[in-house]
Amino acid sequence: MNSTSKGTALITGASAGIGAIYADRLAKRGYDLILVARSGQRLDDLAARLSAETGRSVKTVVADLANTDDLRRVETLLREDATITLLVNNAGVGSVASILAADVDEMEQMIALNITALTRLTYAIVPAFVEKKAGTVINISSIVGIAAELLNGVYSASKAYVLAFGHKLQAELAGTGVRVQTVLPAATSTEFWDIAGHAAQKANPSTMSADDLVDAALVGLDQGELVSIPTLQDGAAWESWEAARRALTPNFANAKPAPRYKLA
Ligand SMILES: NC(=O)C1=CN([C@@H]2O[C@H](COP(=O)(O)OP(=O)(O)OC[C@H]3O[C@@H](n4cnc5c(N)ncnc54)[C@H](OP(=O)(O)O)[C@@H]3O)[C@@H](O)[C@H]2O)C=CC1
Ligand SMILES: N[C@@H](C=O)C(=O)O
Repeated sequence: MNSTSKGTALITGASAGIGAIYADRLAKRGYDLILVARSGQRLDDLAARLSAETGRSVKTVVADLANTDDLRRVETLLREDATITLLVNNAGVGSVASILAADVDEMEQMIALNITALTRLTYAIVPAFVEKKAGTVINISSIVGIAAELLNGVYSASKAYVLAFGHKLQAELAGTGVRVQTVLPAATSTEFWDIAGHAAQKANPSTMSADDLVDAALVGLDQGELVSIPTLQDGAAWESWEAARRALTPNFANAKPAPRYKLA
């Protein structure tokens, strides 16, 4: 337990699963909390438990982040509350439906939550962090941002967005004192799977607990990792994938098509 306040952490999707574990761990690390989700009762129950256990201030905000008005309300809160030092962009939904079997309106809602809300909330807080030369954003992506064929394609693409957004933010914020960590969970035992349409995954032997996922990701944050993949046993495999990706960058721009297109 930490009795010195580290400022306030705003956590989206804090009423259940990974977000609720972040709330628990961050309160125990000394953060006051603002918990955001749609289920007010679940947020209130968690807030009551955490403030009793840790003595930290825990506020709740009921908001549907796929709804424009609710999202703007949380953006305003991020702009106006100068105590906020950490944003956890965790709220997200997934699906196992194939692209063509999925309802396009549901896919649009998924994009609104997984991409638009995460982007707008990041824009709402980062300028203040840059001004203060301090602050942390934790963005929850997924291993399907890389392993795109595993689940629903729109979901995978939304998580690839989070990874790419993080890469560029990390590059632009280097040296400012502001940190951005991108976390890529693999299958984690939460209600995500009930909503995604494959509840059995929660009990699969290869599925990680949300406790282990968050504890490892926070150690990754402490260790200065930009991208944390708690389930990946061989950390060097990620490093070499990243090195190969970055090595390609200077090779893309060229006025002439490559010889394999046989245009010359
Ligand atoms: N579980 C897994 O296997 C994996 C999960 N992830 C990612 O982890 C993150 C957390 O998921 P996880 O904890 O597993 O899932 P859960 O379903 O357990 O939790 C999702 C949280 O997001 C909230 N939420 C959902 N929709 C909205 C909305 N429209 N507005 C505001 N809050 C919303 C839910 O609360 P409420 O319903 O009260 O709004 C809940 O608190 C997601 O981004 C997910 O994509 C990544 C890889 C694997
Ligand atoms: N990352 C999980 C979902 O997003 C999975 O690997 O199944």
